[in-house]
Order: sequence, then C-alpha cells, then structure tokens
Amino acid sequence: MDLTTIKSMIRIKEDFPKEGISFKDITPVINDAKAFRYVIKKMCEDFYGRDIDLVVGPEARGFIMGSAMAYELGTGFVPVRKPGKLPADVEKYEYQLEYGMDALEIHRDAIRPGQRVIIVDDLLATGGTVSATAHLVESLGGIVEAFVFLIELTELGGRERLKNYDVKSLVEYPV
Ligand SMILES: O=P(O)(O)OC[C@H]1O[C@H](OP(=O)(O)OP(=O)(O)O)[C@H](O)[C@@H]1O
Ligand SMILES: Nc1ncnc2[nH]cnc12
Repeated sequence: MDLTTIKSMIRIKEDFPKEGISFKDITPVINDAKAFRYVIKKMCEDFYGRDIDLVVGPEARGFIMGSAMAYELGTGFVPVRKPGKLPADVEKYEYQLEYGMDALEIHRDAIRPGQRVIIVDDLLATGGTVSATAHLVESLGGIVEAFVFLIELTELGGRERLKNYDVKSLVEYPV
C-alpha cells in the first residue's frame, strides 16, 4: 500500500452536496481493510511513543479516523458534536460560516487541564471545524499538540488558519 494508491481510492464527486463542491469521499478507503489500516498507521506515525493523552475528533468523519487513531495510539477518544447531542454538561463554541453561524460542543469533563491532545478529521478545508474544536479543547485547559488529516484542500486557507500549530496531512488536492 502507498499514498498514490490511497489517492486513487478517494472517490471524487463533483457538485456534491451542492453545485461547485468537488467532494472527496473517503468511504472506499475505509471500506478496504488494508487501506484503512495503512492510513491510520500513517496518520499515527509521528505520535508513537509521544506523551499524547487523548485524540479529539469532530462529528462525523472525525469520529471514524479519530477513534481508530486513539485505539492505535492507546489513548482515549473525545467526540466533538453538533449542539444538543451530548448528554452531560457541555462547553459550546459558536463560529461564523460563510453564510450564518454554526456551533460545536464538548463534554466539560472530557479533558483535564494540561492533557495533551491531537485533533483529527478526515479533511481540512477552510479549517473552521478544527479551529472551533481547538477552541473547545483549549477552553478546558487541554494542549493541542497537532492536527492530523487524511486529506488537505490546499487552496482553502486551512493551514494558514492553523499557522500556530503543527499540521499533518497525507494527501493533497487544491480544492
Ligand atoms: O475545514 P472545514 O471548512 O471546516 O471543512 C472540513 C469539515 O467538513 C466536513 O464535515 P461536514 O461539515 O461535511 O460534516 P460531516 O462530517 O458531519 O458530514 C469534513 O469532514 C470536515 O469536518
Ligand atoms: N470538498 C470536500 N469534500 C469532502 N468533505 C468536505 N468538507 C469540506 N469540503 C469538503
């Protein structure tokens, strides 16, 4: 297995979910046992033996990549969810979209001050989702060690938005 093969397995669907979006579908990658295992190990590569306490992943595809990475690294996993989905006491962060507002929540007891976390998602586009996730982690006193993605869309400004952090991705597309 190699990253060229992984890239060839990512399904591109033009104009989904709306006109002008070139959607990168990871389901063929996670459907294939060897490919799934390969990308998870590759995403974990820099973190074996490091002092990482938790992997944090935003809904929904961050759950898939993030929980597999947490299992591989032997850490806990923390879900970050759309409002109203988490049952206990939550911290909420509201953020601006191109059009309107969105919000994400995390359980207040999910991270203790000083814990080291990595934030994981399938794809980095504008960086809005993972910036909001980092705000939540830091508001609980967590330390963001790195952001890790399978896919990075390089022309949408995500890496620039995360410029004060360590950012790792496996395969790139312009948009
Ligand atoms: O960098 P950004 O501009 O924030 O975009 C990236 C986010 O968009 C997608 O999720 P989506 O919002 O489609 O939600 P889903 O995973 O629940 O389908 C993707 O899985 C990332 O979480
Ligand atoms: N082009 C894209 N493909 C898949 N998920 C996305 N999230 C944001 N932009 C995306």
